[in-house]
Amino acid sequence: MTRIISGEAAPAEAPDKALRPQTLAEFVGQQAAKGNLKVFIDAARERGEALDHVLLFGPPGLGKTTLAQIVARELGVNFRATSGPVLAKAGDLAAILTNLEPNDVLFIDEIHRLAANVEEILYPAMEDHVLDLVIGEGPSARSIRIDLAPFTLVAATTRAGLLATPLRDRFGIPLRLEFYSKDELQQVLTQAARKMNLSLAPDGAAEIAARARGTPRVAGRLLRRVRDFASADGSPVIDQKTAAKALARLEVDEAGLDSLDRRYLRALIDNYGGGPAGVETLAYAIAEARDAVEDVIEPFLLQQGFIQRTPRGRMACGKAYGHLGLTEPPKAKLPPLPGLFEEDA
Ligand SMILES: Nc1ncnc2c1ncn2[C@@H]1O[C@H](COP(=O)(O)OP(=O)(O)OP(=O)(O)O)[C@@H](O)[C@H]1O
Ligand SMILES: [Mg+2]
Repeated sequence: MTRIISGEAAPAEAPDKALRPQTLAEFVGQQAAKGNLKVFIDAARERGEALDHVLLFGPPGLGKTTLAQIVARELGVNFRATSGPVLAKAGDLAAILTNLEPNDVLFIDEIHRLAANVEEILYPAMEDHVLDLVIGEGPSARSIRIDLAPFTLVAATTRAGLLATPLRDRFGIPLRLEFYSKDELQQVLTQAARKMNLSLAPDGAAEIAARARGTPRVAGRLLRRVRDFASADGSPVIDQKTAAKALARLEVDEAGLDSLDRRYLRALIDNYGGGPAGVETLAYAIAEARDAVEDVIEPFLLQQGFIQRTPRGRMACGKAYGHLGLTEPPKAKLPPLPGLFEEDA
């Protein structure tokens, strides 16, 4: 899916790296998560122990990878990163685990995509710092136990709900990342512009922030595209007008919705009378993968009150009709009960 508004990382977003905040203080927003982390990090460092395992969950692009790196830096330990889909065999994870130094941070992205046999060796590693490996095959097979250095697993997922309960329960510090407010995104943009040596006026930052889908990665991406338009137009400063013009050409509307979001809402309203419609059906209607619909499109539409999730499926809210310039059909109402609320005359 190539969409400018997607929270998912595009393959070669090298500029992202340079923009990453390096410390907790520099990390904008997420007050609740940050506050708790700071207490636990300070305590672990004080005691010279490994930090308890951390689970970061929330929609893509909210800063899970960034926060994981910051945790390692604030602890003053090494940062090793891998991801669920990359760890195909138990041996792959074993190799990484045996190479960790005491109190290191191991980051596993997309932990919900870990293979079952890899997950199995992770349990005793997380709990008792041991590795149980089976060597050889058939009658000569034997199992050996290897002691590991204490370490902190920082895992990220867009779907905490997909984790097996025994895995989820092994994280002492579960942290949910929330969408960012407009003010917070404006701060993210101002920081990024400074690092990119860009002249971004406050009203320009506000305009981009309002359309960034509550997501820092989207904000950064929009900023880079707006910069391209501004330099093509020869505008030295990115102000509200320059930003709005560029964003209109990128088909990002005032609510931060792009054409894919609008197609989703259109499908829900035009094809299914505003719902309830199942996610599978909707994904099919807009020719997107169900995962992308659930991870990327829906969380923001839900959070903004464009749609609603019900036991029978997704439903469009009044705000969705309004946004698309449509009139919401009258809801089927129960006839009023006679006499109940009438005043005694
Ligand atoms: N709180 C923040 N303050 C400033 N910049 C941020 C913040 N969070 C994220 N960013 C920026 O947004 C971009 C995306 O962040 P990151 O890669 O950490 O997201 P993510 O949540 O790991 O996404 P994914 O779930 O797709 O892995 C980075 O360029 C980072 O610099
Ligand atoms: Mg990431």
